[in-house]
Parts: sequence; C-alpha cells; structure tokens
Amino acid sequence: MKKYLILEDGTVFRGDSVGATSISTGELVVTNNIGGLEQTITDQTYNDQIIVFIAPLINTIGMNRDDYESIALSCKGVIFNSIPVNQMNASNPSSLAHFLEKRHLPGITNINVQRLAAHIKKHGSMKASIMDTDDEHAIDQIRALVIPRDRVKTVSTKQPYPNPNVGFKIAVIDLGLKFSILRQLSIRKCDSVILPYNTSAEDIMELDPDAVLFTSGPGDPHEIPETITTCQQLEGKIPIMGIGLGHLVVALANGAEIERMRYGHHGSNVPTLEIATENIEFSNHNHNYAVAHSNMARTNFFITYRCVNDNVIEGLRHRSDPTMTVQFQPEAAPGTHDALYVFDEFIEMINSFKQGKQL
Ligand SMILES: NC(=O)CC[C@H](N)C(=O)O
Repeated sequence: MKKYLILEDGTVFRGDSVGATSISTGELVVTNNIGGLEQTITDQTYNDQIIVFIAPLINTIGMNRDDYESIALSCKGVIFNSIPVNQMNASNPSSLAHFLEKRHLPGITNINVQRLAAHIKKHGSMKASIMDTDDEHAIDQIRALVIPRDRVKTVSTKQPYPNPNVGFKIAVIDLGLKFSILRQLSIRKCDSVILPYNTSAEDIMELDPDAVLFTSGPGDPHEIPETITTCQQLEGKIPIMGIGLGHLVVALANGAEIERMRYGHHGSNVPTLEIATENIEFSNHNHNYAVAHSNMARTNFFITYRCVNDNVIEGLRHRSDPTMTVQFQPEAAPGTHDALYVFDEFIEMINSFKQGKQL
C-alpha cells in the first residue's frame, strides 16, 4: 500500500506503508542513528515527532524488548529509506512491522531520505503528515494543525513510584524519562523515587532526598513554568542534575535564555567537547532547543561542554551551588557509551555536598 509524507511547505514524498495504516501529523526530525531503532522509537523526547532515519538500511534482526525506553510509544510516525523484507512481515512477532502495527504507529519505507534530510537542512524543521493521498486538502490540514504545548504533561508519570535500592535517595522529576536513566541510577545503587513533573519543591523536600534529577523530555521548556519555579526553589539547597529538557529547565531557572535551533541535534554520534579535559566524546542527542550564548555571562554558570560541529552549549555547572547539567543524553541508549561517567560525577557531587555539610 502506498503512503505519502506531506510536508507543510507542500513537498511530497511517496513510499510504501509499514506498520499501522492510520494517518498522523507531527514535527519532522532527522536522526542519524544507524542502530538502536527500539531505543529511538520508544524515547519520549520524540513525543509528537515523526522520526526520519537517514541510514540507508535499518534494523536487520528485529525488535528487542530489552531495549525499550518507555512503555507507551508517543512519537507520531517513522520514515525509512529501506528496511529488510523480513521486517515488513507483520505476522513475524519480532518484526518491525508487527511492533508498529500493535502499537498503532504508522511508518513509510522506500522514501528518499537523503533528499528529505537535505530539504530539512535547507528549510529548517517543519510539520508533516503521513497520509493516504496527496491532495491539497492534506496540505491545508497540516498547516492548520497546532503542535500541542502540553507534551510533558502527557508523558510524565501521573503518580509517584519507587525504583528501590540501597544507595543515595534521588528524587527523579519525570519530564518524559527514558528507562536507561533509571538503569544508570540503579547501577549506582540509587534509591530513586520518580515524581510527576509538577511536584512542588516542598513535597520533594518532604521526601528528604539526597539529590534531585530533572530528566529529559519533549517540547519547549517554557511549557512547564511550574517545574522551573520548583527548580528555583531547590537551587543551592540540594544537589541538582538536569538532563536534556532538565538542563533547559535548570538554565531557565537561573536566568539563562533558550533558543530554538534550525533543525536541532538528533542522533547518537554528535561530537561534544568537554572543555575542562579537551576530550571529544560522541554522545546521543535529541534536542531542538539550546541555551543561548548571549546572556550566559549574566548567569552563575560556566559552560562544561559544547558541540564541536556548531558550538551549541551542551553542559553547564553552577559556580558555587551543587548543580550540573548536560543537554545530551549521557545514558546513551542507543550508544555511544562515552558519556556514562556523567552519572558518576553526579554521585561524586552528592558525596562532596554531604561531606561539606558535615564539616
Ligand atoms: N533531549 C531532550 O530532553 C529534549 C529537550 C527538548 N525537548 C528539546 O527539544 O530541546
């Protein structure tokens, strides 16, 4: 069955349907991930987005349940250059087609993703629809569609839940977390409690945590002013780590400004420079927003990481408070594993804060 990817500027790409046959609209993002299909599709930072995989051929062996990063899928569709024939067979329970069909996620394969990616690079990110036809009404419909502004509310947990262990107690503020953040905390024996995005500072402190972690998540950080206020109220009182959207929240809470990028960073091989060591790491990114350089000097933060390709700010550290952030995704999933040590630095920061407090 033929399917059409229709961009809001009227450009049309035609390919073959894979997965659910429903129609869908979202913001287009182009990822350079060549593996890690499961982790990418289930990453909630892609909420309301249509993910374009730029790799020539993807997913050769089928879906692996150990690599899921959330329970419910929240992206709006997937676009491929090509996938192996056996992955198109939905009656094979481990196939990509079966996975997409069961989760009501439409996809299109046999699309010229190189041309599509070049188009996005030239014109910037835009909305698109996966449709059965390419008539003019489809384009009008896409233009009229407003991307929701409550994406964190949609994906954040509604109720607190624990991820018990025997180490530091971490209050994890779920802005759309990936399971691998919890996996990395578990490896370090953290006794985590996962809380909704709008939990107040008072309720967080009532749990007597050793640290607070604001996770990655979808959308624009300005959409969650309550989380920014909570962060302001916690600042300096307790160690804080921000990842992805959490990094942007911490930055806004401290007077930084955020800008929308032209087409963002999406993929697991983005080179990032750690300024203190001059090490270049390849890390996993999915972001359309970034902290602006313009007024950094007026904040109390210094820049710890920047992207080698375009100088985008990728990490911050407070000059005196125990607060650290990274814009990239140190939990990887999919790789590389270059930046997993960021979680060790978080634990070290908690340790030093505790020792300082005891002195
Ligand atoms: N990696 C993330 O957490 C994404 C942050 C934010 N939604 C952005 O697009 O910039």
